[in-house]
Amino acid sequence: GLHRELMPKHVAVIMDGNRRWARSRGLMPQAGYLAGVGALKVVVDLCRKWGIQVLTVFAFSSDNWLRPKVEVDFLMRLLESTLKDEVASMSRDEIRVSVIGDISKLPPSLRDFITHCENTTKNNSRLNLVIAINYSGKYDIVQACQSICQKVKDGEVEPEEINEFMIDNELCMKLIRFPDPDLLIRTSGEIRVSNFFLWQLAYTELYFTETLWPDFGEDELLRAFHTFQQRRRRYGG
Ligand SMILES: CC(C)CCOP(=O)(O)OP(=O)(O)O
Ligand SMILES: [Mg+2]
Repeated sequence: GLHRELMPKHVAVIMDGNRRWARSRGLMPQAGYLAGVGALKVVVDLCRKWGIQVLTVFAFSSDNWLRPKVEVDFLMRLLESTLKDEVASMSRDEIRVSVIGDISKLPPSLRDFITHCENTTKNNSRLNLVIAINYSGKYDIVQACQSICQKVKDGEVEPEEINEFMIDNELCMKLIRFPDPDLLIRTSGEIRVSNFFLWQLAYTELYFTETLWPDFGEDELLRAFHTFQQRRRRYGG
């Protein structure tokens, strides 16, 4: 069985396979995205119940802008409507919502509602839900370097003082200072990171499943937790 004290503190998820799920049922991609939101709600609720501290979900990557405009527009509207529909219940469930990624490129209404959600839920601490939107792992490291170089240029920091902790503190999670993911789950059989977290995955247990994201439910999540608990983590020791 699962031991609550051996649960991961920070779970990261790449929610992949929504369009293949739709296609296998003769449905439009949009139906896959909608089903994907349903799966996300189930996983958020289970993580809250199992006492997971941080759940980060890769909801839209910088590469996803390359998709057909009709799909990108639908995803943007779906992100906004989902946040609008769920912010009240997430507040009630003491879930803090944070968004990482470059939101300046998002539609203004979505960008503004993200800010509203973050402000409304910022004092909650039962579960930290981090939604990566227009996130790029490489850009995250680039912007951290830019910030540190500025500090060196301003004479605040000497090059030899730069260390892992300084970089940790400049990455996108700096404002919310969460631990790196203990477990990364990627669905749909793809075995790659796809420019999600890069630096933060240094010691993360990687879990891949053929299951398509809309079909990823309680059984699948608990199986991932069980696998995590069985893997002894050595941190290189
Ligand atoms: C936007 C993102 C969460 C969607 C993930 O599913 P997907 O559209 O990549 O689905 P496919 O891999 O089946 O095309
Ligand atoms: Mg995909």
